[in-house]
Amino acid sequence: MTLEKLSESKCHGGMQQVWRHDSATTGTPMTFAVFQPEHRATEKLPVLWWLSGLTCTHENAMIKCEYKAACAAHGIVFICPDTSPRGEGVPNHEDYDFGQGAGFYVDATQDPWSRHFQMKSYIEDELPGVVAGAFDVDMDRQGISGHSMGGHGALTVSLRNPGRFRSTSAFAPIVSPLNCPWGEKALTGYLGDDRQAWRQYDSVALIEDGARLAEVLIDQGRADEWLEPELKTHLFEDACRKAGMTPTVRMQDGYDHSYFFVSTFIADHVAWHAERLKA
Ligand SMILES: N[C@@H](CCC(=O)N[C@@H](CS)C(=O)NCC(=O)O)C(=O)O
Repeated sequence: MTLEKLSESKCHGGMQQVWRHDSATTGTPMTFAVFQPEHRATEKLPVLWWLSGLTCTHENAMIKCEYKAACAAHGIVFICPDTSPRGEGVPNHEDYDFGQGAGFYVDATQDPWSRHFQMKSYIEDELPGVVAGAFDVDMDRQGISGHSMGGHGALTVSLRNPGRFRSTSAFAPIVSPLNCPWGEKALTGYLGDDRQAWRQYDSVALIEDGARLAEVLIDQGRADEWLEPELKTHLFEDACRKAGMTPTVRMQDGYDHSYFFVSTFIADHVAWHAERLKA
């Protein structure tokens, strides 16, 4: 497997890089961004995965999320994968919420998506191996977070992989694709009509089916236009209450869905992850 460095810039004493590799899982080149704080040659650093939302590439969070100063201060590697396969021969859809840029972190089973749209396996299996082999990371100290569709990704990846992540947080997550138009559209397209098959991709259903997280931190803007129609944070809180989980859900007055909201609270999240990753 060859990793090709596409760019590199010094930032807050560390290095912000962009890399591309040929993914065996998606059958396409995949691009991801990595911020590595300044560190000793022998040092292995904790890693925080960031899963982005609809329409994003590896680049949106890298530019807009403002994680670098906090990650430099806490000595945490921050990784932003792409949200779907892309390129020649990869199917797409004209809508922003389906197809390229909208992989929903699932392994598609339906034509024409199943050939390349294997984002669950890419994020859970292939990319961690690539990262562990190429960077100074301690894979025993991983955290995960994300925004919107990526918040859904962070919650579901963590719920499906007990013990892998020491810390899990999300910004404005889609908590239940089974119960919102974005989720219904994408999961019907990628997985078909059998809603049982969707449950492993729904944080509420995963909790109903027995998955647990010891702790979760969620920030959600009260002025987020998608809160009522799509995100439905209360469904996650209800499922947690029934399961005896006590997530920290912070409803933030006046904040919308954008990276202006995410960038406001990202340093809090990085510090919260750091406490758990460095304990
Ligand atoms: N109106 C938005 C809907 C999609 C959206 O809000 N995407 C969020 C995540 S769900 C995002 O991060 N967009 C990219 C950005 O703000 O850089 C668009 O068409 O771009």
